[in-house]
Amino acid sequence: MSDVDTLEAERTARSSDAFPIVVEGLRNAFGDHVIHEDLSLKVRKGEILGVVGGSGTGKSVLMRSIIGLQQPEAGEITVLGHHMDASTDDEGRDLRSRWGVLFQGGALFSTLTVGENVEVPLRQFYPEIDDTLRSEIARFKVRLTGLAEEAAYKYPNELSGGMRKRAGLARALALDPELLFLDEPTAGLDPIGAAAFDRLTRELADSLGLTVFLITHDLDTLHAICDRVAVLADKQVIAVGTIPELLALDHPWIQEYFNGPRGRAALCAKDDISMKDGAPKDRAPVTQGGSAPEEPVLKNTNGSGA
Ligand SMILES: Nc1ncnc2c1ncn2[C@@H]1O[C@H](COP(=O)(O)OP(=O)(O)OP(=O)(O)O)[C@@H](O)[C@H]1O
Repeated sequence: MSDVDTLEAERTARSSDAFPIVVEGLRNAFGDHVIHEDLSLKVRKGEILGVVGGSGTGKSVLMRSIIGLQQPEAGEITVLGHHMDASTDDEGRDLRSRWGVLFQGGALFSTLTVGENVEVPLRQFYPEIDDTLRSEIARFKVRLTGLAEEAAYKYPNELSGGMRKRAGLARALALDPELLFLDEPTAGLDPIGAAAFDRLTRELADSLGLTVFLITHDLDTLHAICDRVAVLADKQVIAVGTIPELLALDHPWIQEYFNGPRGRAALCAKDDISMKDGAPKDRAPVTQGGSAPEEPVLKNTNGSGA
């Protein structure tokens, strides 16, 4: 390795300590339909980053690009210090074992029990683990998500929607990941179930030290558990910041989203809960790992919204 390569590797390693996910200049298109153009985003270590945007703005395509399920036309994606397009098969496999994904709908195998579903990634990445230990780990992960251990022996269609989400989360946590990707985890849940799932996500993120990329339309989720929110519109991430920072921006989609009737209701609900607990609570800023450079809140003000 040349001196220049070594310096570059050290720079990437330092940056990945602060930002486990870095997307730069991303372009995605399906035929003539351009989804992302010159999109950039940095996810800070240890944060829960909410990702919002109108329907079809490309939130799921962005997530799929980051985890290597979508080949971008241009741009660079670095995950945990590895350039996604330059990773060898072994590096790719190692990376896949360091993140967990909860897809929309849970994506559980209907012919396997919950426990067997959780065992799937364990079998794939650690075939040497014996059957007894593997099943014990799976049952532990099931309990970790707040399900009773008996749920491990049930099939997905025997569970409620909320329980299925937890089962999907248990599978996403099977390999003790550093990164967790959640695609609309509270969609389809009643408000109480959604709030409980939010609390679970926050507790797990804090106790396991996870960095969470969370796609959602749920304003309550954003207020309750997200450290920062990234807004997709006009084929880019137009802004990233805390909700108060975003509220201060004069962008029509952001104002409509956070200051519209539903946005205001979510804010009131959050304030109600905070006051009941004794004092208004805004989440403390996440530690940036030392030398992380400042990022602008608003990246592009020229759009008229999604
Ligand atoms: N495999 C594909 N082939 C063609 N077009 C696709 C494909 N996947 C996604 N798209 C298109 O890309 C656009 C972005 O899709 P994506 O699912 O990322 O949107 P989203 O922001 O997650 O939307 P929603 O909030 O409704 O889930 C949509 O117009 C969708 O139709």
